[in-house]
Amino acid sequence: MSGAHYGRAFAALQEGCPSDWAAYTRHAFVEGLRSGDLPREAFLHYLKQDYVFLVHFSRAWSLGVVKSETLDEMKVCAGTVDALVNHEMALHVQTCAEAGIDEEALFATREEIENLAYTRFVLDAGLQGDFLDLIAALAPCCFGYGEIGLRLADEAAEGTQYADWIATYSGADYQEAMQAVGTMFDAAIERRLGPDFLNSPRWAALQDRFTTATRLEVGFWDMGLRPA
Ligand SMILES: Cc1ncc(C[n+]2csc(CCO)c2C)c(N)n1
Repeated sequence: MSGAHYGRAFAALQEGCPSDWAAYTRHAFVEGLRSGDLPREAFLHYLKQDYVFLVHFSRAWSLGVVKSETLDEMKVCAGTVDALVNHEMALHVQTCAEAGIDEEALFATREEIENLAYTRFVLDAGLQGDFLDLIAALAPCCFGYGEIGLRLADEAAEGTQYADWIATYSGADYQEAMQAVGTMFDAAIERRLGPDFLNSPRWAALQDRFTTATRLEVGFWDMGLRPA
């Protein structure tokens, strides 16, 4: 049990695609982070791609600011853009700098197809749809890493080389931010669909956005394991 609780909407969405969710959160890449056996090359390949991923995710969260209907929604989205651009990306920059990859090289990383597919899918969900379509596509990224971080903090091999990565996503800062995102998601969904949102005619389409984004997370790990 991971001990992650990010709200009612997330719980329902995750339960709506159990096998995809397990394929994402229990992927061989994740198990390599846990055991420490993930080759360093694969980790750096992933981290370079993830830097570019975060650039585009910052754009998607910025679109969340545009599509917000309440100040609270806007605050959470704007806060996430700030966290990504000014903090979370610095982590990638530092780890890559230690491996001799500077920020200019990072920014110029050629996107892998899986990375391109995932980030543009999320952006399109927000462009084509409304705020709920966007957050349904953003949710697997937030809560999946939260769940993985908490589990690995419990289960990781002693002294694993990926302790920094695990500490980032299991840490209080990240977990509290994801709790706030979860609370905002529930409020946003209830505001638009009512408390009985699971029976809303829109729910199936939102579940589909969530499930697809979860499958794209699986693709992102697969990409990480493929030689660069
Ligand atoms: C492939 C991939 N998926 C999810 C995350 C985690 N993540 C990315 S943006 C964001 C929102 C708030 O920080 C979160 C949680 C990642 N880094 N890379």
